Amino acid sequence: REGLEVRKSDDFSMWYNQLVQKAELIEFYDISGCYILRPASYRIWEAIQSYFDKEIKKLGVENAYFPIFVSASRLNQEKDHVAGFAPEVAWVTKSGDSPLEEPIAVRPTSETVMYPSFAKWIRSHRDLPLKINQWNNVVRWEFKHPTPFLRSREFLWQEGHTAFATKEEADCEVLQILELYRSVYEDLLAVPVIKGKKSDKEKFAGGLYTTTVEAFIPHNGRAIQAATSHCLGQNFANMFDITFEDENRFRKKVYQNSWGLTTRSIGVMIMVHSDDKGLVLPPKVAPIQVVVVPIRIRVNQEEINHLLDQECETYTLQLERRGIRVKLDCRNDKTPGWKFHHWELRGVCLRVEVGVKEMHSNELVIVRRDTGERTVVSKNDLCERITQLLDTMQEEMLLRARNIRDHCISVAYNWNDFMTAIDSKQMVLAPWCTETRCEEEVKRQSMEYSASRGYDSVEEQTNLTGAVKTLCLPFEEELNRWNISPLSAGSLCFACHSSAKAWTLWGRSY
Ligand SMILES: O=C1CCCN[C@@H]1CCCn1cnc2ccccc2c1=O
Repeated sequence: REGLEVRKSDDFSMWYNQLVQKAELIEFYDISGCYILRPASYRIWEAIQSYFDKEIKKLGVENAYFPIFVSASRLNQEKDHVAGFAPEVAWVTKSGDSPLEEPIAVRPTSETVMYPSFAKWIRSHRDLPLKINQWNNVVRWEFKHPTPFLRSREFLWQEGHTAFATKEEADCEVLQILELYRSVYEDLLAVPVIKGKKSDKEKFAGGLYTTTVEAFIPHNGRAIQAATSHCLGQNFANMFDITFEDENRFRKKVYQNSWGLTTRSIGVMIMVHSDDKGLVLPPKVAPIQVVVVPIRIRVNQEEINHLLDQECETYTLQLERRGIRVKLDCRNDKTPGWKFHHWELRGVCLRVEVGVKEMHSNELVIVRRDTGERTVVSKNDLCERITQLLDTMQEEMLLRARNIRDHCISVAYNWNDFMTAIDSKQMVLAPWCTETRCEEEVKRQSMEYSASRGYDSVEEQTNLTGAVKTLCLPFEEELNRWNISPLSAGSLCFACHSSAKAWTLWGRSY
């Protein structure tokens, strides 16, 4: 059967895995953690790429391509923080039957690939700022449960790597890129995200600070890191000796940033919007935005049905000329009902039903995929109404998702309220001391609490843990949007009761 055989609310993980396959986004592969991206998902990735690429080029970023292989000596040059990641590095140890002199790593990220060249290319302040991005794949041999788009051993992303003469310039770009990530999620994928700063425990160990956009999956109450923009400070300049001569001929170390967005964004969009009939795609990234379906007369009325097909071709051409991604489905071996399910499963945003009564009344029916709402329009207004409906759908998908997300945020001042909210699939905003040892204690206690409540029996098929971690310290602008007033003096940490330093968002996560 083409349609989904499991409901989103019954078994979220099985629903998701079945959906990505039946909607022809993903094909499974015989190597665990690896997936085939079929044309429909690759077209979504291309929409994300062209949007983001156009924006970073406005910021003066240039694309380049660096090798996928990294020598062991290079990779270990930043051994302090790679240590934590070492188990994830995949190594090439032989070619054919002969072993390699030195094992060669497959890039898990490209700092160590790129920065020796940065050191060579940057001599004078005139060589700054240097802004390079690459669209590529990386390999991380993760052991956590793989999930299409969200967690795979190879994934596609962009990785931006920039170098500046001053910290101020770096700090500014970190936020410019973070704003672009917010825009990719909210304006393109209609997924609401929260901007914030990562805690010391959660930030990129090799950097100075990490800013992040955090998304949320209401159906299982889990947050997910949607994209990150790191300020590296001068850490990598120290490791790779990346220096420049400033205007006064003094030798200075550069300030660097690095930032990444991956194909995980596609998985987040699917989980947030799709339903029991299949994919629900925001019009901006939908491979097919409109499908035109003739509703023929059953009995043998070749004449009328032929005219109907011609009408449908006319409408399809009109829409194509307006730049709408439209498909005409006039197969005569499938019923209209079969076609409705077929295109709903694949997330087509609007369906135009062209019935025989249209021939006389000049009316068409347009059906929205997200709400199922039917609109009757006169055929002369078709293009106008289609364009309006696509814009409305894009906007309302974001508003609905943001409204649901905002209802999944609770405020808590003590452990019991905190864990009660977490257990009801909420994210929790709490006053926190920002100490790493406190975060580790919360992680441990929440793990114990979950195990004692038989939590893992629920999540065994995805072995996502019951542990709670910090998601981010939300930026002021986010706290204001939620009408959260600044911490009053004397506020206590919800967990250890030492003095609270910042409002912090916590949650179970991917
Ligand atoms: O996030 C980004 C954005 C894009 C550029 N890289 C940064 C930081 C990557 C952090 N990271 C993540 N996994 C790793 C896995 C193995 C070795 C090293 C690493 C590693 O450095």
